[in-house]
Formats: sequence, structure tokens, C-alpha cells
Amino acid sequence: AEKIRFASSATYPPFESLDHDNQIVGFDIDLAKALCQQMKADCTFTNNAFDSLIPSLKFRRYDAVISGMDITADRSKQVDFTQPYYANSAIVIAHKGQFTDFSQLKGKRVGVENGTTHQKYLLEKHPEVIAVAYDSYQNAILDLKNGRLNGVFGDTAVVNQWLKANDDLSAVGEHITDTDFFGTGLGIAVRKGNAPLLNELNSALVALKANGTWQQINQKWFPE
Ligand SMILES: NC(=[NH2+])NCCC[C@H](N)C(=O)O
Repeated sequence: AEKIRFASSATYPPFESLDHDNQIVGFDIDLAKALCQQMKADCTFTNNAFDSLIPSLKFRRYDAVISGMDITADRSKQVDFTQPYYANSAIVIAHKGQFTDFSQLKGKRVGVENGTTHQKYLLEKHPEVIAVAYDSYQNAILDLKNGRLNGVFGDTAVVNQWLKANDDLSAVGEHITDTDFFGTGLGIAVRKGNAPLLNELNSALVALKANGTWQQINQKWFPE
């Protein structure tokens, strides 16, 4: 069978994280496994820092990246993306009652993961906010909880799960959907010009949406 090496940055539950046995699990992993089954391919998964995923894909260390990654114009210069497999928007969270609007974050410390669209957005569009870079979102959340950060900025689907698990946190202001920064949804990246793999993945995605598999995986990782 065809072998496809996937990479993710397992710091972003419920899309991808490490379980107690150090295995990568999550929506993206289940989706990739279902795609591989559909394509009759053998797939492997590795865990890498988010900001190294695209460079290492280009170096052929793996064949595809599935990592809650926004399909942006910038990244599309370096890699090719499948059709979106998940909708996205971005939002800041903070301790309840501290901020009601994004504009109040001026001079405040907001955590982002290195290499993310959230980091780029703060640096380029909101230099008045102090963007604090982390190697993982999980460490950013820890620092928010222990008071080293005023907020954390991430994808709405993920942030909603953090809010469910943390009663003392809430969303700040409106969802941000600036397509210049956050693109058109989450996609799987392959090396530029790898049309065979891209086409296979896109057809398999259509099949999994049509036969209910996508919906099942969504229900498992994003209940309700
Ligand atoms: N697996 C992760 N840590 N993903 C972070 C993704 C953040 C954001 N959606 C981006 O594309 O930049």
C-alpha cells in the first residue's frame, strides 16, 4: 500500500495532543486515519513543533501536515492545501470579568504559539498588544492560569474547549475572521506540486463527508 507520513504538533487538543501513553490523538488524527483507510494507504504520525511543520514538509521529512492549520495565502506560497476540512475563526480568552473588548488588551500580555496565524495577526495588526510566544498552547494556558499572561489567542473551536474545562476563563469580545490572516478554514498541507496526493486527499475528504464519517469524528472530539 501507499505510505503517507503525517506530521502534527500535538499541543492543540482536541485537534491533536498526546495521551497518557504518549500517542498522538485527536480530531485531526482520526480524520487522517479515516482518510488513509479510504485511500487504502498506510499512514504514520509524528509530533513536531508547529513552526517546524512547513519547513520539514519541504525537506521531505514527511508527506503531509495535519495540525489545525489555517489555509492562508502566505502558507500557500510554500505548500499546497486540500479543501478546508474544518471552519475556523479566532478569539482571545482571559480571566472572567477582566476584559469585555479586544481594545482593552492594549499593553497586556497575550500568549500565542510560535508560527501560528494568531501570532502573526497580533504582531502585524495589533502591535499595541504584547504578543508572548510559546512553544505550545498548553504552556500558554498554564501561564494564563498562574497569572503570567492576561490572555491567550487561539482558534475558536479549540478555545471553546478550554472554556468548558476552565470555569474562571471567558472569551473577550467578538470572533475574529480576518481572511487575510486566518484564511479560509483548516486544511491538510502537502509539498507544492504533489498533485497526486492532494487529489487523493481531496476525493477522500468528499467521501468521508458524504458517508457520515467526518460527522462521527466531529461528534467524538467536539461533542454537541
Ligand atoms: N497543532 C497546533 N498547535 N496548531 C496550531 C494552529 C494555529 C492556527 N490555526 C494556525 O494555523 O496557525
